[in-house]
Amino acid sequence: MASDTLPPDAFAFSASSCSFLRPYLRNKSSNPQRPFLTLAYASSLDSAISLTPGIHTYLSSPQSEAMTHYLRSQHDAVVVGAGTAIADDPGLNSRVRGMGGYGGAGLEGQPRPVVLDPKGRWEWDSNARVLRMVRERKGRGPLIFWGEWGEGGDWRSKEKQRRDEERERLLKNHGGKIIRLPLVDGKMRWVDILDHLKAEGIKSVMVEGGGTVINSLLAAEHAHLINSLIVTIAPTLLGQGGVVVCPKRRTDDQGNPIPVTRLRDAKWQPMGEDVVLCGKLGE
Ligand SMILES: NC(=O)C1=CN([C@@H]2O[C@H](COP(=O)(O)OP(=O)(O)OC[C@H]3O[C@@H](n4cnc5c(N)ncnc54)[C@H](O)[C@@H]3O)[C@@H](O)[C@H]2O)C=CC1
Ligand SMILES: Nc1nc(O)c(N)c(N[C@@H]2O[C@H](COP(=O)(O)O)[C@@H](O)[C@H]2O)n1
Repeated sequence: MASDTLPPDAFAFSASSCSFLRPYLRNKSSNPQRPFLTLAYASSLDSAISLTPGIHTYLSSPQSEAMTHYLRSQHDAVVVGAGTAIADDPGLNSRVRGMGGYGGAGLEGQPRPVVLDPKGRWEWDSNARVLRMVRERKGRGPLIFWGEWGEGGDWRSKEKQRRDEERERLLKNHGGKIIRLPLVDGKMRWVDILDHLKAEGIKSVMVEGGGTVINSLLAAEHAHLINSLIVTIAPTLLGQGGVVVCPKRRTDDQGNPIPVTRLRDAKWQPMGEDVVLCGKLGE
């Protein structure tokens, strides 16, 4: 497709401007036990990713937003929590020139959208952007993780059960599917999520947010599952009351606070008016 006939939402973008990301992406020849996990989000100077949980806040410059879409194309799946799906109605595809639907063939370069929704809060319909992207052949069918709420009694009303069945059918018609996971203290275990994604043939995962998901992954007990952290920092202060990245802190044997974690091989790359911080965690 010639560039003047590209969809108007496609980012004109040169992959060479993102060569600094290479050391932080999955080495394609490796075949680790679990999918390679990149945590990538945009933050203000006061560590906020959004003004309030219910709204989408634009932080990235056009250049770093294009970089995020390039990053999506370098992963097999893009993961968000239910709060983000509800607040943002995201497309979760890669809108970079040359990717499937944007001048590339088939769905090449398009990650699989994944939504973590243990309590089935996200009530999508056919207008959901992620499904529209599938119909426009610009994205893959989403995987939605639900809790196994049938065990120990289904808490859903008959009406909710009926609407959930309809939603599941709609999802299947768009090439997506529901994956049900056991809940431990009302939550999904990250290792279960990653094992199920691996079983779907997914070798690399980009987790984007939101705040609850990021803070859960960065907490000391899960941080080892993260391979790379890529944070776009915008020259903005959002102020108190926003959705903040600040994982629970650890204490030593004497009860003194100790840092949660520290990145290895940290690199700071200016990008438009932002700076992109890359670093390694885990293996
Ligand atoms: N600036 C950025 O890069 C991004 C900003 N956001 C913003 O974040 C906000 C939404 O954040 P939140 O309300 O915190 O919602 P969230 O997107 O983090 O979703 C939280 C929900 O995810 C589910 N979940 C499933 N498994 C989980 C697990 N293992 N750990 C934790 N949660 C799990 C739970 O139902 C939980 O209530 C929105 O305003 C959105 O715009 C979201 C993504 C990126
Ligand atoms: N990179 C980045 N910069 C920001 O300023 C953001 N607010 C976000 N948010 C994430 O992007 C999703 C929207 O994706 P689509 O453009 O609709 O595909 C949003 O849901 C957050 O995950 N990211």
